[in-house]
Amino acid sequence: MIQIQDVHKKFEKDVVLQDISLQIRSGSIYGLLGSNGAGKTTLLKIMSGIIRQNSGHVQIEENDVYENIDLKERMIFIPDVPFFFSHYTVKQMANFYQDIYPNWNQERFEQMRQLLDLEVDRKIHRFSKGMQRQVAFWLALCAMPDYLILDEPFDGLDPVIRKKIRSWIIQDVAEREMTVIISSHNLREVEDICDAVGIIHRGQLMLEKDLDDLKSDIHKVQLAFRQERSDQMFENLDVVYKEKRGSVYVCIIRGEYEDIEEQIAQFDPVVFDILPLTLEEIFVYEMEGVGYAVDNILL
Ligand SMILES: Nc1ncnc2c1ncn2[C@@H]1O[C@H](COP(=O)(O)OP(=O)(O)OP(=O)(O)O)[C@@H](O)[C@H]1O
Repeated sequence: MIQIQDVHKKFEKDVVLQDISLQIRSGSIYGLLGSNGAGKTTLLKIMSGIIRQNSGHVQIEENDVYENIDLKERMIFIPDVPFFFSHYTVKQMANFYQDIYPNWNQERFEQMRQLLDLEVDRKIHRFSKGMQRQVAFWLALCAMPDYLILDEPFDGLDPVIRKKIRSWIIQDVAEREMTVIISSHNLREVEDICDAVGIIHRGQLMLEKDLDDLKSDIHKVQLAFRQERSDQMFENLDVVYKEKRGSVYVCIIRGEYEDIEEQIAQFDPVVFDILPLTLEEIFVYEMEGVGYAVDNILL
């Protein structure tokens, strides 16, 4: 479990994070979303113990992260521009990782070598940007981290490699309870792999939810009645959006499905369908609730 409590961070006079509190369950994938400059990278660096907050607490398994070598041996942070020692080959960099990370898995390194088709004796800085990112994932996953912290991880990866790397990450989460934090400014990029998401805007956490809760708490409903009905039927429902197309209502309603069904059933509908709500729609309605347009994270 990663626990972040009232974290505040300033760079000189600029407040970059304001009283951020959130929890990330072990063995889950957490999406940290937000627009450019929101404070995502700063929060990830604090979580990884690279920089220190001005106040508040960051703990993993109830231990402070900053300068905690035992924790850092079990954690990998891949920044938005992966770092390698200049002029190191993949093999030399792998040897370095092997010395630093006690759980290094050489067998996995060889297996992934076949699947990624990258030359181990080539200097990393001679690879393309996307290939360098592949190397970063290759080394990171062979270090068998318990915590994998990724800043804009999929930028520059082609769709085939992207799919491959996502499936390796999901496999490690499922098989050995690795915890993953992924920052992105694009909801669509992370929506199918995250268990929970937090949205930060100008250094503040605007919203934090489990995706299952999000989906079970809001419904898109299509309704039609034999005869004209007044809007009275919606009175006891939390309707966040309503539209009438001919004789059919399309509504977005917050609440438990059973409660909505019970209320509507009293008005004897001839059509009562629940339609799938995309995560994008859910976010638009959720964020309207907290007064912020989410256009920039719904690219
Ligand atoms: N070392 C630093 N010194 C001064 N200001 C900084 C430093 N690092 C970040 N900032 C500022 O902190 C704010 C948040 O930056 P951060 O990189 O955390 O945002 P982000 O959400 O990751 O943005 P992006 O999506 O564009 O990468 C920005 O205003 C940035 O200019």
